[in-house]
Amino acid sequence: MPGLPSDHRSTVIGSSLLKEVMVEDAVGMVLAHDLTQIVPGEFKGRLFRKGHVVVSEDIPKLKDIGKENLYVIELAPTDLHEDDAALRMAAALGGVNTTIGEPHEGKVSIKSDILGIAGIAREVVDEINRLGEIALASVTNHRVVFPGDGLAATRAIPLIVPEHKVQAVESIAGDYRKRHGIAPISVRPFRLMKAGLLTTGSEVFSGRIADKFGPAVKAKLEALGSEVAEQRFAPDDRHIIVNEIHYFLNQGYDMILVTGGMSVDPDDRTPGAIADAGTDIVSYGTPMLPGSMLLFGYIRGVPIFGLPGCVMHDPYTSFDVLLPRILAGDTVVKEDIVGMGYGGLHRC
Ligand SMILES: Nc1nc2c(c(=O)[nH]1)N[C@H]1C(S)=C(S)[C@@H](COP(=O)(O)OP(=O)(O)OC[C@H]3O[C@@H](n4cnc5c(N)ncnc54)[C@H](O)[C@@H]3O)O[C@H]1N2
Ligand code: MOO
Repeated sequence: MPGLPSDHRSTVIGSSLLKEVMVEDAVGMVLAHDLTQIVPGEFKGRLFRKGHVVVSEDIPKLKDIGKENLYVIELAPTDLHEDDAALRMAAALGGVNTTIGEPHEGKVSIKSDILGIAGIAREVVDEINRLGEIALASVTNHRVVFPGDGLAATRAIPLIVPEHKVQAVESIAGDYRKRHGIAPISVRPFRLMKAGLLTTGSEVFSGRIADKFGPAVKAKLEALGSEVAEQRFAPDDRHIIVNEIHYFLNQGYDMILVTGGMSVDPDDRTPGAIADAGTDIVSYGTPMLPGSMLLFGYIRGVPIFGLPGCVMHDPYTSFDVLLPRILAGDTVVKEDIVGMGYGGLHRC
């Protein structure tokens, strides 16, 4: 490369050339990649940006982060710089309701624009990570995300990546889009649903103890943009619970939630009452802790939950996994429930 001192060392990567230049000789040269500083507990980030022209005042700063030599790149037309590779991969993967960030140290983030449910095609993520030299890290499918939350990040591992790796990513992502009509990484918004909430328990109905379930369930719905339209109370009486469920159905609510009485005591009437009301039960019992005693089904097409005691006090239960699916408009089937067991031990 013109202007380089003659004693530099060079490495061939693919068809490109990576040349090492001593920091002292680098004044006036253009940095080939971002340079990271890490001060534990204080700072981790970019000290110098790719493209920065080195000036003499930079030399002590570069030495402080352990740089004796810098890279200068002669990029072959068949290769890509790490930032460009990461950017192209992110552009291929991100879809509706997502935003792609700026390249940063060879990494590009795909973030959510909205509150919604993440759609992450696991098979695409795995296939891409099998290619080598590039990496894609994502959150899990069906994660609830808020505006600005990260969904995935692409990264080139070496500084120079053969373009065919990125083309392979583009083709995997393109095939997925063709087959599914949606990008491999996307976010679906939640619908506003109005729920009827029936709180069972003779101790609450009689006023012996204050209701704690109502506020907890309302907060969980409201956090995702929905609401409890009406809350009613029932003692541990199967017949009364059935009537109350039918009342909610007649009100036309989008979802019915019945709390308490979900376990094995003689006074636990809720699962039987939900069945008696005419529910097609998808599952009573959910392989996740907390929330194992949850019941889920559909009654005349309306999703209905039987919520066990833990939903009242635990922030992340089987209800918190299934509720976002319902709010996103998914029909929950038995296999969805079966799949919750693997990785479903949280705390209990
Ligand atoms: N032998 C077994 N015991 C338990 C099992 C089991 O499988 N075998 N399951 C456990 C799990 S998991 C859960 S969760 C709990 C209870 O679930 P329930 O839905 O039956 O809850 P309740 O018995 O109705 O109430 C438990 C507890 O919470 C109080 N509560 C209920 N509703 C309200 C409310 N609206 N406001 C305030 N407090 C409320 C209630 O008074 C009880 O103290 O069962 C485990 N046991
Ligand atoms: O159903 Mo309990 O609901 O696992 O803590």
